[in-house]
Amino acid sequence: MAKRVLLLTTGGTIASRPGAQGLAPELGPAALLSYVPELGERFEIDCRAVLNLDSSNIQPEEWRIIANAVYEGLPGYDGIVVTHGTDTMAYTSSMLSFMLLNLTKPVVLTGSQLPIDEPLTDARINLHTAFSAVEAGIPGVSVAFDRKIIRGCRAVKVSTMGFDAFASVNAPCLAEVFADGLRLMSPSAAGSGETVLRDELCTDVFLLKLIPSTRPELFDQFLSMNYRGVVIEAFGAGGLHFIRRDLLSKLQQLEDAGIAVVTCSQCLFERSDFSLYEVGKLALERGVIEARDMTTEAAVTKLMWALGQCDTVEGVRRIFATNYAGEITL
Ligand SMILES: NC(=O)C[C@H](N)C(=O)O
Repeated sequence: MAKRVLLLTTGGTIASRPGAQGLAPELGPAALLSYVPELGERFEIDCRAVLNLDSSNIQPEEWRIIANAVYEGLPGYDGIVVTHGTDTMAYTSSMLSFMLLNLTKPVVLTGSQLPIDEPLTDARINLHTAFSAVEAGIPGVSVAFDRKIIRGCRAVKVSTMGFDAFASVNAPCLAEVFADGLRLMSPSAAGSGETVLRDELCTDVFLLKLIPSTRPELFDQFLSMNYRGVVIEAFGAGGLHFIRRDLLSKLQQLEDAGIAVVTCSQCLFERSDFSLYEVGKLALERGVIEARDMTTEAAVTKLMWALGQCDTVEGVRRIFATNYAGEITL
């Protein structure tokens, strides 16, 4: 029996056409499907336009709208495909991984680097790959792109122009398309029990990428702007400078003010470990929470989500010590 799929569209290049100010999203779901009529022969498809935005405009308010649309659609379908711009897709796929807990069905995000009506577009193959992920029943949130299925909370956009635009960071791909079809590469974490929607979040989160000279006074801004959480992309396996410009004593101030500080690495691949070097261990002594091998996108969205679930730094620490969707190796 053909699987039932709900296609939700949110905009992005896949749905864009050239306008007076450059490419802008225009096409709705029926128009998108008209470019891939074969899908209608393999699947029973319903569709709905949820948003029509370039993904640079997709923010926490839109994540909640998308999460609710997916949650409402889940009972009636075998899986859900969400088309989305590529630029912030990894943030959305990470956040959906936290907002939709215990997913037992596939929720697959896809998009394209070229609009669907361009002759050389990657949109059609990406849509086919996303629908194949539903057919294979790969549970949880994933990103389908360039013939690969990547766990949603492990996806990072790594190319602005290349069709191979997403990397699966610190985790193997869930599946890949070969000449003999879709090959499952790693076991997917199927949820058990009831799928739960937890869409409360806190947007008062800042991401700071350190450079060799970042001024400590910058941290005062987090306090005066009432930020509740900060993710610091530190150096290498885990380090912050403390000579001349002492970031460490500022960490103590944030800790004392009840701001949750999460530290990760600027390196894209492999885990951080702040216990390795003095420049990291001293930060751990000031109470920072380690993101370990999480992507920056997953760390930022998990911090927003955690601060929506609890009020204390200790609560955030407990949430970061829990693996919800395969986002962290503990
Ligand atoms: N390829 C794309 O989808 C890029 C577009 N600017 C977006 O993220 O909406």
